[in-house]
Amino acid sequence: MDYRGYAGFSHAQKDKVGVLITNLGTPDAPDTPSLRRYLKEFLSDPRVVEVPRLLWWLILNGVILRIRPRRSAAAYKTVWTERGSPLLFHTKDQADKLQQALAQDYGDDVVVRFAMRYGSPAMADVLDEMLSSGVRKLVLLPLYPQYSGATSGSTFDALAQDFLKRRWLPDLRFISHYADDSGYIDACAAQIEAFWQQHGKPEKLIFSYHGVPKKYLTQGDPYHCQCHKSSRLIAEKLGLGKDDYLTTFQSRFGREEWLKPYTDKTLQELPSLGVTNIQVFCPGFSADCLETIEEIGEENREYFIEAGGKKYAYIPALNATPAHIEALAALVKRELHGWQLSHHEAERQQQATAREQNYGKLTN
Ligand SMILES: C=CC1=C(C)c2cc3[nH]c(cc4nc(cc5[nH]c(cc1n2)c(C)c5CCC(=O)O)C(CCC(=O)O)=C4C)c(C)c3C=C
Ligand SMILES: [Fe+2]
Ligand SMILES: [Fe+2]
Repeated sequence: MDYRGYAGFSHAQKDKVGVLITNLGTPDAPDTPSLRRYLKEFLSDPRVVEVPRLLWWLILNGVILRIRPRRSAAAYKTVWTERGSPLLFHTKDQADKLQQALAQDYGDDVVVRFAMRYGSPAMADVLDEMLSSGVRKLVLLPLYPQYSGATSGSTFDALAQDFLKRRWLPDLRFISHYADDSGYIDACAAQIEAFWQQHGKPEKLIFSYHGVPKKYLTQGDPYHCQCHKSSRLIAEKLGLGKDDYLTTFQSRFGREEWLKPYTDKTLQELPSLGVTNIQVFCPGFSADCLETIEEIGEENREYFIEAGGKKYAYIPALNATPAHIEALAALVKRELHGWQLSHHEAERQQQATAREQNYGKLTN
């Protein structure tokens, strides 16, 4: 086994704390070949689709990758911007702003980077850059507030797979979820209240989360429970009663049963129950993306209006808003407690040269 090290190691290099934020990933371009590459990597992950591998290989390659890439490319075209995919540029903005926020307390001792679980920038490339530039303590923060094995768990897998090949591993903290974190809950409530200031309150507020297959819940995945907890805490913060909001699940994929109630079915039913003025917020999406802009902003609006709904609004995700960045910074700072930064920095600098000479003798 050939473990990867760092040829350029120097004692003079300053130890750093690295914060790696991640999201799901997105295709490189809204075209069929890019979608095929992206969907192949994503849907081949056994954490995402828990179907026996041989059977799934046949379905994925024989059916899904022949049909879906073209259909999805057309959908992605409708949300694509000058800065590329919304998920990508929002995540980049979040990393830049989180870096600025943490620099206020830690200067350049802390470096923030972002990566994607699938596609680019790939986690392995970003980890390589971070570790070779002196990151010895690492915080991994997948931007999924609610834990699911399919998302947060899979992100940890990618890190672990990369670490299996490395000689020198950093100290590690993994933020598995923050569904009930007060900073996150406050940021969601503030985002909704700011929207109400401009557009007024709806009859019902819908919290729509990405679904997962129902069997993940029955097999012990905490995702469903954490989604309901986030909804309840945000609603409490907003002073809403039980009848003022609903929790639903969107973005079904495949034929099996997913978490219910389904967002699309619910919106089609609401007008017949006399509810014609709703707003939808997606607490599980830390950044706007195809699933919020197109699926909630467009597709589900049509379902609701066609069924007799009158007023429909989508409340944007937290993205890189100041309240979100503040919440993420607080979350990271809590993880940094107990990690001494700039530890023995003066002594390190004094001795670095001497140690470097010794090291030179040993290695030459
Ligand atoms: C926020 C949490 C997410 C969970 C949980 C999740 C589970 C999950 N997703 C699929 C299949 C697809 N998801 C797709 C897009 C997509 N999914 C999330 C987040 C979660 N997925 C995001 C943020 C996005 C958008 C990415 C973007 O580029 O904007 C897609 C691709 C789009 C399409 O072809 O429709 C698929 C496919 C499964 C099977 C699953 C749980 C097991
Ligand atoms: Fe998804
Ligand atoms: Fe979707």
